[in-house]
Amino acid sequence: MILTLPELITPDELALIKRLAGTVAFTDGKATTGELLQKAKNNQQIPWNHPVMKEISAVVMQALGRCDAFMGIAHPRRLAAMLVSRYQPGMAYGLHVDAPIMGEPNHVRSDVSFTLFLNEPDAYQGGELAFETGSGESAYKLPARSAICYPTGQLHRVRPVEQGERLAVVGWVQSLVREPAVREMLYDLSEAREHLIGKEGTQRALDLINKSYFNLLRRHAEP
Ligand SMILES: O=C(O)CCC(=O)C(=O)O
Ligand SMILES: [Fe+2]
Repeated sequence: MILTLPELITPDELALIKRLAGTVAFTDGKATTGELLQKAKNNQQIPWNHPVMKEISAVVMQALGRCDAFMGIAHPRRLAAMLVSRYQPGMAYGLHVDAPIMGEPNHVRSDVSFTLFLNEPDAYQGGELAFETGSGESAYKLPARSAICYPTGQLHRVRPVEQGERLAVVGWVQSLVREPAVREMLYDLSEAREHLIGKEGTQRALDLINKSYFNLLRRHAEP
């Protein structure tokens, strides 16, 4: 399930992330990419192991932790990796799937990917995050401070930036729940539960949905 997370961070958090990122020299994105994606990846980044990413990651992880939608779909267990990426005119990231194991030498499985947009959509032309669907692509370009998350196994790309600058935090988390389809069922059940809470005459339905939600999570969680 592809889920947008509107206004994930506050204006103060955005300012802090941009200030921290502004103190660092970006490097070629190809540096942290395997042979297969060398041609596809054309951007600049602050790599996940740069010291400044500790501070930036802490801000973003805190924001994700207070976001009900993210917690509901991702059931995060631990962070696999996070970096800041920058696309200037002519840069793009061709169609790809991200590495399944990240964060050497910790071997963290990447289950859920996210992109947190740091620049407003009118600050650059192009640069949409696009997913392959059965009938073409679905593309997203969100306001600054908003994020999108999706199962890491999805084919995706960043369309070429033609003008201006696209700046984003991208990251990957390992989930307690490995299967995207199970995460989606859990998300739907918890949303159904929310709809019933406080409604007259729905106690039995609420109890059964709650039972299924908890038991599905118990069945699939790998702590
Ligand atoms: O910047 C994005 O929205 C996604 C970038 C991406 O696909 C990646 O870094 O693997
Ligand atoms: Fe990617």
